[in-house]
Amino acid sequence: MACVTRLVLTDFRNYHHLSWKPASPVTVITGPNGSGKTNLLEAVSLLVPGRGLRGARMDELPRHGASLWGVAADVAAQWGDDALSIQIATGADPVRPERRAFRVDGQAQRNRDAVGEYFSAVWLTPQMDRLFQEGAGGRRRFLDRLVLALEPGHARELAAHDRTMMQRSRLLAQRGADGGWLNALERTMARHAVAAVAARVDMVARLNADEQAVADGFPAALLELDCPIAGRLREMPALAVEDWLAEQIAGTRAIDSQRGGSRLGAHRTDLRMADRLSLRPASQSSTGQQKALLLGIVLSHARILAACRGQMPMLLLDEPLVHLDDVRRAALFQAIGRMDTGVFLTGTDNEQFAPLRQIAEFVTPGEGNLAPRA
Ligand SMILES: Nc1ncnc2c1ncn2[C@@H]1O[C@H](COP(=O)(O)OP(=O)(O)OP(=O)(O)O)[C@@H](O)[C@H]1O
Repeated sequence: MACVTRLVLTDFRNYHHLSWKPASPVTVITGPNGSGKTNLLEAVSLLVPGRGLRGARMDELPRHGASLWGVAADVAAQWGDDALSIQIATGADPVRPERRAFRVDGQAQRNRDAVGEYFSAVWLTPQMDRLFQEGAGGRRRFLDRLVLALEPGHARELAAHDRTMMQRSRLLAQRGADGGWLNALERTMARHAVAAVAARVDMVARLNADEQAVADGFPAALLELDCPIAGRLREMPALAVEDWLAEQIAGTRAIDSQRGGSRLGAHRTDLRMADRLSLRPASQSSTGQQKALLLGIVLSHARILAACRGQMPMLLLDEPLVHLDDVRRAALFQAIGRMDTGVFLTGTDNEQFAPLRQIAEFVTPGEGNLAPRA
């Protein structure tokens, strides 16, 4: 279990100062549009390395008019056991406000990835509803976020891949580029691409193997990578795929220098999703079916993290009921009951969450426990 037992916000988004002690690991946050429901989830999502559930820039986070912002939380591995609780704090670095600083129990943390060992969270946002209509980039980033939660080093592979790809493009744009230098860049690019795609392949295999997904009552997803590198990784060892890829990339020099960019690499992956039983592609499913598929993937991901790290992450579900019919809503409430972890859910109508009344605290930003304090 991972849950928040106290949350303190200072000049974060629309919150001037908030100090809140949740009364239950499961919280339903309802209230009017713009009241600050998603901001609360975003605050918790920023306790783990990365840019949080909105992928926000640092300058968007301080309350308008403020320059510094802070989020501090007591997080616990078991509800009601303060001995197992630690404090994670993040916010703008007072010396360099454009940078984000982390503290764990008051100790400044140099290694961000280490913070992820104390607390993890997974989320679903309404923006993800568009995943099936948008281009491959959005689906790739969705999958990369799932991988990152398990393997923080994935970010470094992707960054190194993209950096090398840009260097190659610049070199190709110059006439008479040095062949030896290009060879070296293409080898490096191939190495990072294979590492990144292998991590994606691994995550897809884990998600497809989650048997509990079928029991949840959501349509279990069948995921497939649309990527030639992934195809090769099924046939030969990674080192051989690197050799093959470096050669293939070298073969596209002429077209890449003519058109710019790179025809091959880790940036050419797409993620296909389908219903595991009917094999109906997500792109041909209804909005509600797509939403249920995504919820199923997020819950599977939480179980995978729990199996690998021994601790269930916290679930941040922004507007999870939108598009779901009564049967799927009931399935979600049941799944939440079974997860045994901290959950924040948002919505505009608290009646829709009535089946959670036994286990959840219901709050509204600006009221009761979430009222602003001086
Ligand atoms: N940096 C900021 N400073 C002050 N207010 C901000 C900042 N960033 C966002 N806001 C305000 O926060 C509010 C949005 O909060 P949030 O997205 O959490 O709303 P919500 O309750 O989830 O709404 P909805 O039901 O529409 O999803 C908006 O009124 C927005 O103007």
